[in-house]
Amino acid sequence: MTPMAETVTPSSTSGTTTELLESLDPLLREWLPRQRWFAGKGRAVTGFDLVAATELLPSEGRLGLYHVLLRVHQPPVPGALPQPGDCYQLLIGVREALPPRLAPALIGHVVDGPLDGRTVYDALYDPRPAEVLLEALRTGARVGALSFERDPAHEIRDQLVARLMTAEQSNSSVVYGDTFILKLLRRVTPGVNPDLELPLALAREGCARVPAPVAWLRADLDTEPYVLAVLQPFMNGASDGWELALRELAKGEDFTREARELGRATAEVHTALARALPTVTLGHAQLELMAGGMTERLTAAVQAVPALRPYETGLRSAFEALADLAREGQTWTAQRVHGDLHLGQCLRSPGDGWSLIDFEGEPSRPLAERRMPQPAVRDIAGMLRSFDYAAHSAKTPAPDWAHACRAAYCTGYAEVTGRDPRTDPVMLRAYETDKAIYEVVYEARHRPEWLPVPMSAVRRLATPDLS
Ligand SMILES: Nc1ncnc2c1ncn2[C@@H]1O[C@H](COP(=O)(O)OP(=O)(O)O)[C@@H](O)[C@H]1O
Ligand SMILES: O=P(O)(O)O[C@H]1O[C@H](CO)[C@@H](O[C@H]2O[C@H](CO)[C@@H](O)[C@H](O)[C@H]2O)[C@H](O)[C@H]1O
Repeated sequence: MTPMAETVTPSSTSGTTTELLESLDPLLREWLPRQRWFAGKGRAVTGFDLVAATELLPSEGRLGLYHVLLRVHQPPVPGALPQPGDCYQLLIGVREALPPRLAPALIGHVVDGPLDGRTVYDALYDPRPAEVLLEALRTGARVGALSFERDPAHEIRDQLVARLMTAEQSNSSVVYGDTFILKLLRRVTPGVNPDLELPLALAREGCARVPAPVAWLRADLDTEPYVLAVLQPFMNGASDGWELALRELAKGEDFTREARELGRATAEVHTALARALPTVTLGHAQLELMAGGMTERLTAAVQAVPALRPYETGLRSAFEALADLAREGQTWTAQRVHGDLHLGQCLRSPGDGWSLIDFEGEPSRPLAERRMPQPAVRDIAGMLRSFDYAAHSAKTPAPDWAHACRAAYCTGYAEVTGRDPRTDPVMLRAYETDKAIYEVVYEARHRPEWLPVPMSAVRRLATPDLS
């Protein structure tokens, strides 16, 4: 690959980029809602605002490349207050025609403006533009509002070949030569992003359970910067916990040894986070607020997915029990947590055991909420739900397998922290219930064929005697 500096003269938003976006408007209205990472599914796209466009390779060449931040206008979610619209990050390539290997990346053919007759596509599918990003990170480039920054302690080799990951994701990731992985966040918000903040804090603490950020991309647009992408070492040969669990389940194999190790790894990360970042004590007022938030999410979820209605009262009792304990004066320690921990966020390397990735939190929650200290039990509840998810998505549901893994996970956690999460049943049930409700909404929106999996948990959690 030729380094960017030798081949392009990057510029920020220009007349060409503004006109490009005008001619792209009808194409993006059709293409964007079809993307896995598009969060506004189910609501029409009524228009766009260009937040920023940066030319990375000039469109006069054989290959044009634009970095684009786009605010999408959509009607508000029913019952919710009107919001400004989500901002998405796109890397748009421009070519005369697409070679067949890039067919899945097609956005469309431009029919007017300066690029009339040219083809535009999602450039992350294309090694060359993806390599332009790595080169910019390697050299610490600044282009328009974009700052490519790196931790000088890590070396980034050049000439690494890029390939887009094909996994189902909320964002998009590119692997470079099996050495690094770049996660390009798709829906972006201004402010400190926990997906960079927490791994950096853990790296400073010397916690080896999380790959340390090597470089990142920022945009300085509003008063607060946007974190747009994070580069980390690629754990070559690692398997994700979800795949491993399903494989063992299919063979009827025990997974408790792995689950216990995973409990230990989670505990190590929690301990390091509690050392690295402030902890607080949650008293009566905060706990009532927390239980109230869970109840509100339940109400919104029932509106979005009416199949939840018969279970609403039973589910709500989990949150009422939490509020009752708060009123009795019980307090909890809160700390920074992962926020969306499940088997798919755990990678196991043959030599190094388990690592945790993806500290973004639940993508649909506001950033400020995701960054708040919370009881560590929240992550544990996420993992317990995940063992249940695996067991209930298998051809033949395997509740005993889930039960054994859940117990082993808690045992492993207790071995490191000295505190068994099962001694906290009210908080655990409240968080498991909250998570299962989140999953119902998530699946209804993104993968409707998966809906029966969290719904089976909803039935059990609404009737605790069944669990
Ligand atoms: N450091 C890494 N090494 C190897 N694979 C990784 C690494 N980070 C992420 N992955 C792979 O990429 C996938 C998506 O990463 P993730 O951070 O969960 O993105 P998203 O937020 O889009 O879901 C993971 O499921 C995992 O398979
Ligand atoms: O990995 P993401 O940050 O994108 O998380 C979202 O998608 C997950 C699915 O890909 C979803 O997780 C749910 O399904 C998993 C199996 O695919 C299972 O392991 C999890 O336990 C279950 O919650 C996650 O909730 C969502 O935020």
